[in-house]
Amino acid sequence: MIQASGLRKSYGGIVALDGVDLHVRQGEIFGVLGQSGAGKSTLLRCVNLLERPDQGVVTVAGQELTTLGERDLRAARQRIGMIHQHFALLSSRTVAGNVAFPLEVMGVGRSERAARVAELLDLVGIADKADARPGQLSGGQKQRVGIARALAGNPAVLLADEATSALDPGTTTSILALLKRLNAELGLTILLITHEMNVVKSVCDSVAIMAGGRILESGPIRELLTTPGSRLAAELFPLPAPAPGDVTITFTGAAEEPVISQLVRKFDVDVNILGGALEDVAGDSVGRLRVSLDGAESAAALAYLRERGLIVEVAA
Ligand SMILES: Nc1ncnc2c1ncn2[C@@H]1O[C@H](COP(=O)(O)OP(=O)(O)OP(=O)(O)O)[C@@H](O)[C@H]1O
Repeated sequence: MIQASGLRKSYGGIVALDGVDLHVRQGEIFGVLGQSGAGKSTLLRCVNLLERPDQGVVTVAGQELTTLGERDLRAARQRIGMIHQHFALLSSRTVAGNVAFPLEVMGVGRSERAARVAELLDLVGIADKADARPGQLSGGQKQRVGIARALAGNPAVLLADEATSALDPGTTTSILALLKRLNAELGLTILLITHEMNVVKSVCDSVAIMAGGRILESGPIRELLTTPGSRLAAELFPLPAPAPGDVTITFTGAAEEPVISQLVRKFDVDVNILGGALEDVAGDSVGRLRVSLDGAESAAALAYLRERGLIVEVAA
């Protein structure tokens, strides 16, 4: 649904994007995770060409945007919704007026506009605030208005620029739940940028980890978590640096088998648990355990764990 390749963008001497490839599949929620200055906002702005990349190609919903002139680009952008960290609402307009704005620009007639606005406000759960002004709303309500406005043109794609960074944890949870619902109900593809692992953990299907204008690792979260050496796994489960020979075991899904006690019973090994954590990631339970094994049958014990589908990494 979104395909970007070879994106480069510099501001004077500052390289914001240093050869970025991105592939967001239809119907997924894709998170770009990175610290401040990583290049996330620049990447997002290059996806809808608010910013023109110095080099590279961007294709959204089958249309190559990088070849379009300004007029065609404006039309193409109507199919790409965007929401912002600080909401970017028009303070002089009511909630309904804010959501109506893009429809006015598109030339939608008055009665059709009113019906569509009502439908959108209902969809995001603020139908009762239609006549309020942005200044009378909480942060979460403002973001709901931003989402309704972004959906006005029936976009195939929603870009979310740190959409929950200005919100408290409870409100963040409810806005993320709304995005997840819109993704499921409308089949909306969502590309979000965030510096919060929590956002990625709770709603994303896929992720790209970004630093210094480059993507360090990307792919479906489930795949990354079960890939040895994954940065995502290391960031999600910050365990101390392993000593040589320490074993890190990653498992997804509920731990149905008591593998560690089986291990000790079946093999001549001692298991010392050094650390571990269990997290809910993208609706799945994922765990990481750091152990040291000691005993004559350590190698056979590790093979046994691998046979049971666990990801086993032994520190060099
Ligand atoms: N319009 C601009 N003019 C000059 N430099 C810019 C501009 N936009 C971004 N940069 C620089 O490009 C680099 C990447 O910035 P970008 O905003 O994309 O990062 P980010 O990961 O989104 O960080 P943040 O979360 O702080 O916005 C930074 O060094 C930034 O200072």
